[in-house]
Amino acid sequence: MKKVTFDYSKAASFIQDHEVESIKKLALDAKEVLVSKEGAGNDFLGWIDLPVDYDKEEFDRIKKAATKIQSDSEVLLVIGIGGSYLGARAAIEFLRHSFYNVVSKEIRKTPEIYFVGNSISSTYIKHLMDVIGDRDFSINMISKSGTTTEPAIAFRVFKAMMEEKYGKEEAAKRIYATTDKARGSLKSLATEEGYESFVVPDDVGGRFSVLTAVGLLPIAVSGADIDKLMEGAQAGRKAALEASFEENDALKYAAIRNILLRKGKGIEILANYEPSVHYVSEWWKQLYGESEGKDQKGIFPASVDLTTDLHSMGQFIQDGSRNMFETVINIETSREEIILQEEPVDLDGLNYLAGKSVDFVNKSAMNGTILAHTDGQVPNLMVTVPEVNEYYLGQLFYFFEFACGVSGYLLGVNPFNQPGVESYKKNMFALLGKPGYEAQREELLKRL
Ligand SMILES: O=P(O)(O)OC[C@H]1O[C@H](O)[C@H](O)[C@@H](O)[C@@H]1O
Repeated sequence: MKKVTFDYSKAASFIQDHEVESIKKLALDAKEVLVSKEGAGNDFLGWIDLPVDYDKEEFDRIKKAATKIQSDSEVLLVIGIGGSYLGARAAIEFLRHSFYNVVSKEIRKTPEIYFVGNSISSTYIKHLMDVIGDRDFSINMISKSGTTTEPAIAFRVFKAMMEEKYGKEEAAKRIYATTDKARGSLKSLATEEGYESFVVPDDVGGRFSVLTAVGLLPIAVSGADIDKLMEGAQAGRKAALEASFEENDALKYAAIRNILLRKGKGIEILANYEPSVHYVSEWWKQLYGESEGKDQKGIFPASVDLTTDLHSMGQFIQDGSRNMFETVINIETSREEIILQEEPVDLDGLNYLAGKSVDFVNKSAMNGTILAHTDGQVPNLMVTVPEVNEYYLGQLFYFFEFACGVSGYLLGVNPFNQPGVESYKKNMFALLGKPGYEAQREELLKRL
């Protein structure tokens, strides 16, 4: 069986062996702190063993709920933000059809899935209502804290729409709540209204929760195989926990990115060459951004979709400020293949590619870009995913999570908190006139 791998050979000219040797000890120490659960944020390490130690009874309930939603709904609304949104979207877009929601039902076979509650746009909400129309739908409301404003607003609106359509009792059978097992207003509401509930474990933070019900229910509804996803994560866990440094791709990724940071490369661009990877990058940005960006430190996680952005951001990456490195997600085997045909008259000048696959062209663009960016002093790292399937995605999720924990400790931060995200919330509540924020409100209004 192949595996997700990490390779930094193309960045060799930027990284010397003795640098790897000296950070190796630090990386192994950081790993030890992580797995022995002795570091900062150690009450949020449930994700480490999640692939082997998850609630099997709940896992079965997730599958049953997914089957019910598939049978009684044309549309599933997934309401959530941040860690309660990005993992499910990343998985569904990675694994399923590129035009999942619009391809014919015969091909898709499962409900359309829309994500909402990840912004505060009334236009988006209203337009989504138009999309649902009078069709049957279900809601998966996801919030670990149960108090986040964006999803709570969307839920209020779509719950009302659902209750009007089905009546309160039937609506309650179409609403699935994924939240803390005991705390928060979503939990109280779920108990009060009798919604089927799924748990975000206490010791798993939002951005590490894709392999809990947070990700698993929407992913299962989309028709993807969540058993295979967990199997892949198990393999990723085994590799991360057991392999020596030299064989340990997650450890090496954590180590190399910290070498580059210490050389002034403060921005990491995650680059993909497949549109289906776009939301994996979005998920990765939250994972690394919230884990590492604190105490005035960290690597700023950015992403590009290529070759698309070579025609917009390509100039900057090639030639702008030299403060970045790039990590390419290479999908080794394309899911589909198109062979270019010869044309009798070579008007577009592409006959030299006749008989070649579109993926061959894509990979040539990728390899050419890696060399060009390297020549432009942007170190290029690569994470290779052998194929697009649940198994390798499970590995990829675990690879990035584990590397993130190690990398955060290498950096000297608590990778498992996110104190900075409260600042905007406090200001927003004050400006909204939420009770308890009166003093701040006066101060802020003066400044606007
Ligand atoms: O799941 P929730 O409690 O609604 O949180 C959703 C998201 O919003 C918060 O503000 C945090 O920054 C994220 O880490 C979290 O994933």
